[in-house]
Amino acid sequence: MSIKRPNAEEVADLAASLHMNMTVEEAAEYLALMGGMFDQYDIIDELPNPLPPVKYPRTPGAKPPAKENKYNAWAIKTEVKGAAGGKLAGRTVVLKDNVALAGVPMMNGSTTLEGFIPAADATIVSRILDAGGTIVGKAVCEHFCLSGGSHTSDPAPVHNPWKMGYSAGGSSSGSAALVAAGEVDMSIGGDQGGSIRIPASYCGIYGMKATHGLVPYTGVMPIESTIDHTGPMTANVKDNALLLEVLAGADGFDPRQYAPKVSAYTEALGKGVKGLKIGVLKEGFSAPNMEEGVVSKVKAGAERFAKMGASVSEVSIPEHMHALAAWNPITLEGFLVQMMLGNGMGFNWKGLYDVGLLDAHSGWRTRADDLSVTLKLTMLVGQWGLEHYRGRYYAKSRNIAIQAKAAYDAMFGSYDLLLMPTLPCVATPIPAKDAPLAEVVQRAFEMTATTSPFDVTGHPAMTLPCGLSDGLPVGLMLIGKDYAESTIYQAAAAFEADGDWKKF
Ligand SMILES: NC(=O)c1ccccc1
Repeated sequence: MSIKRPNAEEVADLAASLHMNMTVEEAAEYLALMGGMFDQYDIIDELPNPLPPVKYPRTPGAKPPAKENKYNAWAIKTEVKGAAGGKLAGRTVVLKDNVALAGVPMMNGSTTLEGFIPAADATIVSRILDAGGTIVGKAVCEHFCLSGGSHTSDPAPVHNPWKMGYSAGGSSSGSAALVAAGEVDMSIGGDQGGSIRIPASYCGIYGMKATHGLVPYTGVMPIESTIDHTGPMTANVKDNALLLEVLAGADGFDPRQYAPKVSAYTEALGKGVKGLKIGVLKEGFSAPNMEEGVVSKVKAGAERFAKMGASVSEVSIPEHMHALAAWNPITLEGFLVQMMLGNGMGFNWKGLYDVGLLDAHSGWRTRADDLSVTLKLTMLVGQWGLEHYRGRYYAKSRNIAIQAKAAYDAMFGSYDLLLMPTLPCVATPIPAKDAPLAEVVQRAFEMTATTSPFDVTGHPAMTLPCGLSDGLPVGLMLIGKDYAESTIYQAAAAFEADGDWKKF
């Protein structure tokens, strides 16, 4: 096989697309110099694409019938048995459908990717299987993970097990619903703006967005490398710590990982909170749509920590609002460049690229009208930023993120943890099929103000259920300094052991 060569006219067109003035004659001169380069492309084209081997046998599985899919949370049911023993022996795990499970279809919530079958397992899949876990399938997620509500997923919205017709949260919607419904022990979610913590909060389960880079993202479909996180969603704190213990650590293939510091997270449990200093973050309560029912349960949660022996006081970090603002250019432009224009992979990083996913996802261009309205809105704003400002707001936002992170880190000099509501609200109704655009977008983005700053800074942040408001779960979020997951689990386990969260 050899790759297609341009003719002189095509080279002139390329030049024009790159803002150069070039006649066809000049283009022909350049063309004559390209042969050696294209010959090297041919060599790459002929070589096999090196992939890690698939270790455990599996079948493609199938979408369960409607009666076995009450919440629309299953994309695929299958069964991949891992090693005979290990930390996850006997435990069932479902993967968000943006995680590559070799041989099993993956569509990341979008019909534009339907039919794609990954050729290799994500690093976290290998780790779960090596630890003896059983992967029981793929959970429906939001359209390319770009919604905090559970109504943008193809093929259908995911329902909250607490209340049919209500949002399960997103974008790891099915992952949360299946754990909350007790259909699986544990799940994997992803979080770029809150997508682990939002559905965990709406569904009353535990979700950990660990420090950026602690869990290898290799083989999970990227949105934007600087905010991509994947991690555990579980029914209790112990399972969460256990699953993170299995997932965490460098894999040598992921540019998001800067020598991550791993700990034995389960050893942090049962130590109580005496002596821990917890700062209640004032700015964390400032979202305009913050519900009174949420504030009262989270404040009561803070008081419970104080009763258990932690020292709890209010703190203020004005830069919290800067991190929140910076999330917008980073996500809007960064997502457009890496996930869409960069075909799900982007460029300029060393590591393992999913070439099959790149090929399959690049086809979105022929189906752009079928993208969700959340994708369209995000792409349009991102494109405006690129066309008119050439990415300067992305660049400036990354710098502001460094400054904001330093402000939190200064606070972590005297406080072990920060505490605030995971979300401003409890689960909201799923918009009707013909709902106005404004409502569809509101339900997708109305809850990200609280979660997204910590995607930008990369700090670990975990949601714990802390009570009910109007009969729906409220989440309390604990945030720590980089790699302080053990401190978060220590506090979370004490909070959980203090009593049934539904009764507070
Ligand atoms: N992937 C995410 O975390 C996300 C959440 C909410 C809105 C957009 C993106």
